[in-house]
Amino acid sequence: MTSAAEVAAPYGNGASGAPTGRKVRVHHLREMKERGEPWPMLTAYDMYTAELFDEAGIPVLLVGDSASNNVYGYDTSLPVTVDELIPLVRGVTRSVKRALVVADLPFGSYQVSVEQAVATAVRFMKEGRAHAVKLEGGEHFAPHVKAITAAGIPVMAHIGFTPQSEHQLGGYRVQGRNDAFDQVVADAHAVQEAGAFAVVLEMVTAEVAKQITHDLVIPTVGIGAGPDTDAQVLVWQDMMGLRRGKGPRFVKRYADLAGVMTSAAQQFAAEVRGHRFPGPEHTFH
Ligand SMILES: Nc1nc(=O)c2c([nH]1)NC[C@@H]1CN(c3ccc(C(=O)N[C@@H](CCC(=O)O)C(=O)O)cc3)CN21
Ligand SMILES: CC(C)C(=O)C(=O)O
Ligand SMILES: [Mg+2]
Repeated sequence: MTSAAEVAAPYGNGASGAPTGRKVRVHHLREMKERGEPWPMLTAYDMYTAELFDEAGIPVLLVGDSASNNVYGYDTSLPVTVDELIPLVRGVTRSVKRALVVADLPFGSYQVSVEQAVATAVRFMKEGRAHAVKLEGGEHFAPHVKAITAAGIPVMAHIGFTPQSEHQLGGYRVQGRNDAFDQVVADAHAVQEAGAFAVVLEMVTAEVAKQITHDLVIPTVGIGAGPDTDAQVLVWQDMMGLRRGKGPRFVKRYADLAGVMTSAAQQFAAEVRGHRFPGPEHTFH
């Protein structure tokens, strides 16, 4: 069992070892890399998940554009809009005490121009009260990363398999194999050079992830990138088994929420139908 103090250690402990409640800042993530301490990151899209994961000691929460398929019920991450994501970001940032909240910029909200990217990032900071933003892209998006960073907004980059480009990449495919190795490495260097504070590596080979993690001074956050990245991220509904079905190979299931929730709903239904709910203790006179 990991103690709360141990979980909290990287971003502030008092003399007693108890967490000080200090907010996680981007420099803490770099310091954890320097100390060789891997850190966890999860998605969150609402108040209860944000509160629970924050208190569980998850230092970074991502309001992913994956809300597109995990909240709004679209089939991919492409359709979700800035106006659909900002209220989710606001709910998450209101609900955390320590976690750094990163907001994903959705498809179409930053690709048009550097100016559009800065304007969208500003909206997520002002209206969503996010602490940082994330965008998909490597070399080609270095100017966008640089301009957002220059505006005082920390940027997490996302390279390798970038779901917003699934049609151009030809589906959900592992990146960085054979000839593509050097391109993923070049993308990683480009976003670091542009000022990104961290970079997500999605569905790349463990070999390319290891090389990049060694090369860069900023933390790498893996999802389907093997064991050698500085951090690991998963979509919470996948790792807690709320989403049913096979899912990507990189997911490990830590709970069966679909089972727990289905049986609670069935029990409630049976008790209502059987006149067993509500009981006297739930009734006013
Ligand atoms: N629920 C959820 N989990 C995610 O991890 C996730 C989202 N949604 N939405 C946005 C993107 C899309 N992602 C995905 C989704 C599916 C695969 C997938 O099916 N991968 C297969 C094929 C890999 C291969 O080509 O070998 C796998 O078996 O992992 C991968 C990434 C990651 N992100
Ligand atoms: C899978 C993570 C990295 C993401 O971008 C998302 O949830 O949108
Ligand atoms: Mg995303």
